[in-house]
Amino acid sequence: MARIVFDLDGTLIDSAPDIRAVANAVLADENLPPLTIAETRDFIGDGTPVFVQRMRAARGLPEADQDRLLSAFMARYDGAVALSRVYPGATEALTSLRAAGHSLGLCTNKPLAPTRRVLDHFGLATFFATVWGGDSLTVRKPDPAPLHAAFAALPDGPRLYVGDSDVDAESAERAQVPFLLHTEGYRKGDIATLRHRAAFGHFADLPALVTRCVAEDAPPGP
Ligand SMILES: O=C(O)COP(=O)(O)O
Ligand SMILES: [Mg+2]
Repeated sequence: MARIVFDLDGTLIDSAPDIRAVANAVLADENLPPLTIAETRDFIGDGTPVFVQRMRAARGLPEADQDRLLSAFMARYDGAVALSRVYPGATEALTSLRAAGHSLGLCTNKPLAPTRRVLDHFGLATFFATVWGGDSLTVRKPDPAPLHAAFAALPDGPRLYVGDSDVDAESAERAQVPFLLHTEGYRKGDIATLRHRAAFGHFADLPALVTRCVAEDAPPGP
């Protein structure tokens, strides 16, 4: 049975509308214009400090404001679930992967507190034997360390990483893990520019994809 680690934002949940609402509350306090949803999707992926950095730069605020803006963002981030949704079929796919005996983990650049909040809110927490957030270690994806930590916490078996972004593709490459790309998330480049083993647009296709990848990597039988 395989160890399958998932990314969160843009992979299991479409959270950009909530992240945008948090950003816009912070910007409104600065009397600055809101982010569009396109800007928001573009800024997600490298973790909250980098999101706030990009938001700040896009609205012309100085570097000196970074810590203050990051605190204001974090203060609002925890309960931001009302506008998010689980991607269609994702809960069913997780259920079926678990039923098939695979062990599941989560590795996101979202900070751990809002991650746990959103997993609880959508009833996803119990699927994952291990959860790593953007502030669990001193480094974040695309550093391979969080992915290594997530896989190390799961019982032995072939590894697969499921994510949506350029950052995920790079993390997988650096950790030398086959990468399955969810195409409906927040990646910046074309699908072809992201190194991936396989891609899927709907979660109904994921269980069969996992079976295929595990079989491809299995050593030849006697
Ligand atoms: O918080 C982010 O910037 C991205 O989160 P993710 O790693 O779950 O996509
Ligand atoms: Mg993501």
